[in-house]
Amino acid sequence: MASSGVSEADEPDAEVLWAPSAERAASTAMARYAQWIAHREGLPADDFETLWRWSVETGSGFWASLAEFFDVSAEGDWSVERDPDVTGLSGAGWFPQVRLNYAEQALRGRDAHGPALVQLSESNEPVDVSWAELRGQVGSFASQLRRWGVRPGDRVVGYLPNLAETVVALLGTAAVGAVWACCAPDYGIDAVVDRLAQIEPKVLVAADGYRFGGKDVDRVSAIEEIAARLPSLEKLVVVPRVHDSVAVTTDVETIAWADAVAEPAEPVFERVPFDHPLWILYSSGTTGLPKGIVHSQGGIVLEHLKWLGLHDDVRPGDRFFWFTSTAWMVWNASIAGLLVGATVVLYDGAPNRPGPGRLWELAAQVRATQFGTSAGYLTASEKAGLTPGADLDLSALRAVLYSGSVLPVEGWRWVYSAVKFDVWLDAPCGGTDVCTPYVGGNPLAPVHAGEMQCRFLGTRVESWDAEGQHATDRVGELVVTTAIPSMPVRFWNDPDGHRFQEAYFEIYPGVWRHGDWITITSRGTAIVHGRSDSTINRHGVRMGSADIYAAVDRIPEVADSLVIGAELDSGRYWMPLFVTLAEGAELDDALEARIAREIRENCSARHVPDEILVAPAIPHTLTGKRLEVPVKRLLQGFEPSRAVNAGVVDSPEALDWFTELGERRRKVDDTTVGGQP
Ligand SMILES: CC(=O)CC(=O)O
Repeated sequence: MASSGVSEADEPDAEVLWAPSAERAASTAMARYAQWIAHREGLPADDFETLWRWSVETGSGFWASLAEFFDVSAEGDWSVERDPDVTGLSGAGWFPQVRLNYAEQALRGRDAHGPALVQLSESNEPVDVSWAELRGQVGSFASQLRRWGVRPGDRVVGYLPNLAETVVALLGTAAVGAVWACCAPDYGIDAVVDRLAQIEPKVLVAADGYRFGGKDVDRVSAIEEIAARLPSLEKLVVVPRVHDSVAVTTDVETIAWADAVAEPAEPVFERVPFDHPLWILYSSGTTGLPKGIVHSQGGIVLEHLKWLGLHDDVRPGDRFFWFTSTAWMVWNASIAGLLVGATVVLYDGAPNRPGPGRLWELAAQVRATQFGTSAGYLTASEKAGLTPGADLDLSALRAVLYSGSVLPVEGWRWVYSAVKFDVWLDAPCGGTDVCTPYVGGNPLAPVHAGEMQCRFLGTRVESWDAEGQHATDRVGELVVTTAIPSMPVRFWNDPDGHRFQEAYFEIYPGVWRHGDWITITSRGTAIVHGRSDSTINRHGVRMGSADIYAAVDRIPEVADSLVIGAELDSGRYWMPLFVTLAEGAELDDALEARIAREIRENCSARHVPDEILVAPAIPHTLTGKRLEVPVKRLLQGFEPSRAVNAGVVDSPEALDWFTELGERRRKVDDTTVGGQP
């Protein structure tokens, strides 16, 4: 079956594209861990399914085993269990006696002169930052924060691209026990303030601009306005990218980055309780303000050691390159390369300039051992007819990773034909909410076209139908039925937890529903089919419709609007914006351009829809909620009776128009893009 769109059944005999050699499999940390646990627990050796079952049934014991296997630096007793009645499915309350520090774990005991980071940009040669330099800068920034009065639990935030400075700021903040959050610099002012103001930061670290596609984008005036709209702000640290000196003028005390890290210092790591907040990531904001998702220091340490160390086989000395913006949780994961002793490769720039093969060229240039990207980039590479394997030296490359959205099976085959015959295509799939995949790589198993190789250890992920029945080999809702430590500790500003409950537990009480369609096959592999809710997920970047509505609402000619992102069976992702117009208005080129500009400036270029269409009416629930999921389903070809309950719609007559549009578009798409079988 296709790995895109939503189909009803899986082909149990999907094509095997690659398998690790016995030697390669035996050299992985996963093999060592599996043998150790099999021996210790009396489990059969070489049986991943049994290991997985043990890992999800044994509760804290599995997580404590990771701490032991990876020799996590910590103090306290790992055998004291959390109280599940108090804490439910969340990241709160794990290992109540353990204290540790994420930054200490990331910086410990590496070859001082080897590279911890490699910085790539559009304009310069790669710049290495050694482990000793990184340590010195983190120590310096952390002590500066302490001098400024930043204490454990205070918020330090970034408005930064993917830079070494961003990594230093995160690790320095974590060393103090303060809480990090970051917005990418292409976010518009309102989008940044919506996210950062609610967490009342003391310190903002901001780049004065960034270079993208050969152009310098100046963010000075944006920083000035953002600083003015964050009343809690006490210090502004400016990282120069497009100006030689600090050009920002605000009422807040402003310090140049170079001064903030002037004196290299040995970091002092504040060991905090296991579930102490590490960072705040944001939900996409489909309804209302984006929610601040709080992850814990200990939860992320264990989960990311498990993810990169076991499931992705990232090893000390590897060169781990995942192209990402700081807006995506993959940025946080790529930094986790440090936890396992890998060199993390950072790229601040466009993926397709000067040509579509830019990222492959960079992967070859830095001799990346893992290259991570999005399904969109792989599809674009295929469409552009690239042959990176033939044109470049990718001999160091052991794995290609992609995530964020669904890659059609053709894309999987393309990797093996055009990139490398002997490479592991690893497709971790999860989300911001848990800052990790639920399903993904297993370095001991073969790669089947279009399938994630396994469910992650410790994560009891299942596919459920509407009645809450567990289904194998059938599409259902992706649910997790037991807690994992990287689930949010809580949402920010949600003292009674009702927003947290609403976000994950409304459909199946007490069971975590993520919002993706998934099939778990009888072979233990998984196929993810895209979003079952209304989050827009374009080229791997998830975004909420709320930011787009906020921008469109500024245009008086637009009476109402509805935006969706739909995975089509052809593998294409389609993101139309539907509008109804005010009396006398017409959707001409000028109005279309204005709508697009408003969205680009207030959200980002990524939020600009594929097309803007005038609809006869925008359907809402009777309580006024736009019907995004039902419209998406109609456009994807669901039976109208399965897509929407017309009885609760304010303008049911509009639904036929969407159904017919979906039929027309799918016909065109099938002939132009070449539909999936
Ligand atoms: C690696 C991931 O888990 C990312 C995602 O699915 O968005």
